Amino acid sequence: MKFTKMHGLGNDYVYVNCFKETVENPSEVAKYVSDRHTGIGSDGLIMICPSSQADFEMQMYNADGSRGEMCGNGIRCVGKYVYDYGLTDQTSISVETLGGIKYLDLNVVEGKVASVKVNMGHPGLKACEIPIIMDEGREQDPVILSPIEVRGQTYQMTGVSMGNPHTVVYLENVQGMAIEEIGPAFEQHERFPNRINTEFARVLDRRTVEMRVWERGSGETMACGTGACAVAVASILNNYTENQVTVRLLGGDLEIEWDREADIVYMTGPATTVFDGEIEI
Ligand SMILES: N[C@H](CCC[C@H](N)C(=O)O)C(=O)O
Repeated sequence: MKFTKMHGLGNDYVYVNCFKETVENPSEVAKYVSDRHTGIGSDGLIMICPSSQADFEMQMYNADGSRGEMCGNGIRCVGKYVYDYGLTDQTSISVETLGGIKYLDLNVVEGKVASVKVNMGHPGLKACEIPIIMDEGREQDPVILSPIEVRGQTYQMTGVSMGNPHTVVYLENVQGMAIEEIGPAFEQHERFPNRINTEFARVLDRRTVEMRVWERGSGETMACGTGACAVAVASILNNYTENQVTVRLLGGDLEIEWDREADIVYMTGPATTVFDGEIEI
């Protein structure tokens, strides 16, 4: 199977051009290629496929083989791949995902895509949209600074769906936290029927938030595009920041804007190609 290794701010995936390649069991392939010792090494597998509803389709699988509805860093790399590898000559493209059709504007520098602006669509704020289990009768309510007990400690969480499920928790000490203990406890918590991506955030000023993320199905990653959108939406909802936010991740910064009038979130950031390869599957 031919593949291309790419990343968005260090959130790395194995990309397969399914106009040319066929992946029989993507969940198993994702687990195999993701292993950083016995495989290629990645946070998961992303397949670039034909679509009847958009220019392309993105199918995304986490390192544990589970399917993600959407991937922000991944979709920017999809935009870069299809332009740089000649599948399109357009710089405005649409990509079908399980989280809906996303619209991308490609920023081309010296003939190659350097960065991408993505219309990430509407954030989902109702408990039932994320989903997060709440008390009877509160399924339609937003989840804003709502208490949850994890490993004997109570946290205030703000839930956001970006097509995939997120919950944002604000902490004083993000860099020093024991994410490998707290992250899985959130991911597997009974109040998240589809599991959850958890962002641990600290507001630096009214335009800047730092975060770390424990991703559903991949663990801590260097960056999470949908997670950065969730952090920006949560920070704006809680009036911690303005509507344009620089989200500072381990791998670098993403620029997020929530157009409240249109209720659309925009994410702008880089996409990087590392190498092309071939692997026996
Ligand atoms: N782990 C996520 C999918 C990848 C999201 C992340 N890598 C991004 O850039 O948005 C999930 O299961 O919902």
